[in-house]
Amino acid sequence: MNAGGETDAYVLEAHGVGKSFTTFERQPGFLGVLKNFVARKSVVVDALSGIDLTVRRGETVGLIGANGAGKTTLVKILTGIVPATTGAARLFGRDSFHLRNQEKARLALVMGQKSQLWWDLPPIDSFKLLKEIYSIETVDFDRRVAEYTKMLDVEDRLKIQLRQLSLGQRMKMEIIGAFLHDPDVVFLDEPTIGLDLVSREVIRQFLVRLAEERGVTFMLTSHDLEDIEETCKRIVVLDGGRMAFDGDLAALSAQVMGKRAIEVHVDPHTPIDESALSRDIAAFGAVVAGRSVAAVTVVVDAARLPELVPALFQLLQVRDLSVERQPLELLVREIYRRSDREGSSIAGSRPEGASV
Ligand SMILES: Nc1ncnc2c1ncn2[C@@H]1O[C@H](COP(=O)(O)OP(=O)(O)OP(=O)(O)O)[C@@H](O)[C@H]1O
Repeated sequence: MNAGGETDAYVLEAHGVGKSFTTFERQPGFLGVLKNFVARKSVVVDALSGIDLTVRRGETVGLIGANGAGKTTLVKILTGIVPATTGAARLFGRDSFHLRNQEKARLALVMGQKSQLWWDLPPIDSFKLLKEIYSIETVDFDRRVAEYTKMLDVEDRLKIQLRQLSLGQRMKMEIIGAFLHDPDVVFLDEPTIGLDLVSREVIRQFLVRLAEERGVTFMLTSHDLEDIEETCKRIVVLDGGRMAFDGDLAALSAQVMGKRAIEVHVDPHTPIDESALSRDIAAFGAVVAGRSVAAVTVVVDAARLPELVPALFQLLQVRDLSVERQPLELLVREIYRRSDREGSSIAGSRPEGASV
């Protein structure tokens, strides 16, 4: 254990973390403005409750959840931007809300929607400012700028004003800026939002390499499950401010491997009786995992496909049918469904396996 209280075991900890925000309802119109003065109505939002999470050095954690699930709030609490209402959050063994400069220097935060670099400066000038702020040795600075800009394919953009760069180039510069001081823990909140496929891929490869070569611990939030699948070993799912799942991604993916998603396109004018269909396909161990007006997605063990597919032709007015590996997204949807039904978290067994 060092001076900050960090144990070798965990770099990040949340113990029973909860966060409530109090907001005030605003009445519309002129009368409403007057009413707001006289009697403001307060509303309490429980953004997070009872979050327990411990992350070891070198772990790569994907944090997912629907809009408003509490992901950004959790990241803000862990990094000490806002205090928790209940429970304790710790970074490097120290209370996150009372970090000292020495802990802050080991941390980096990349917010996809916010720029940490200076908008009017070319990235190289922002990087030089960061060099001074973090006292980065010149030799390390020069090597990292050269290496990281090459890895992210933005070597020729260093001297162009940040505001003149494309969204993808800007994000890559933000990421380089975050990694320049060689942080131990990096939080990335939606780093690939709005980026094209090639840029996403380049950023994912960069993160994987940094985690492998430098042992960086990172926590990544993204609505793009491929980001998480390609870069993280562990997955944490938040649902309505509660922990819905925490487990090993490989074990979760292994479950996906043995499953198939059958997308059945039907005549849109012949409505599907979903409860009857669910009942009929249950005999094959299959479930309805999604539907639209003219299609229904059914998930089943790969081994039962030969029995189920002919049965589907009997049960539905099939126009077309395709079979694919079950996307992770469907499994995550199932986690949400179970979390809603059971009203409590579904623990994955880490690191050996995960259960949903
Ligand atoms: N400063 C704030 N004041 C009041 N309510 C807030 C504040 N910040 C967040 N909330 C509320 O807390 C809940 C969780 O918000 P949060 O931003 O953490 O969700 P999220 O999972 O990051 O969502 P998204 O994917 O949309 O970014 C939401 O209901 C949100 O409205």
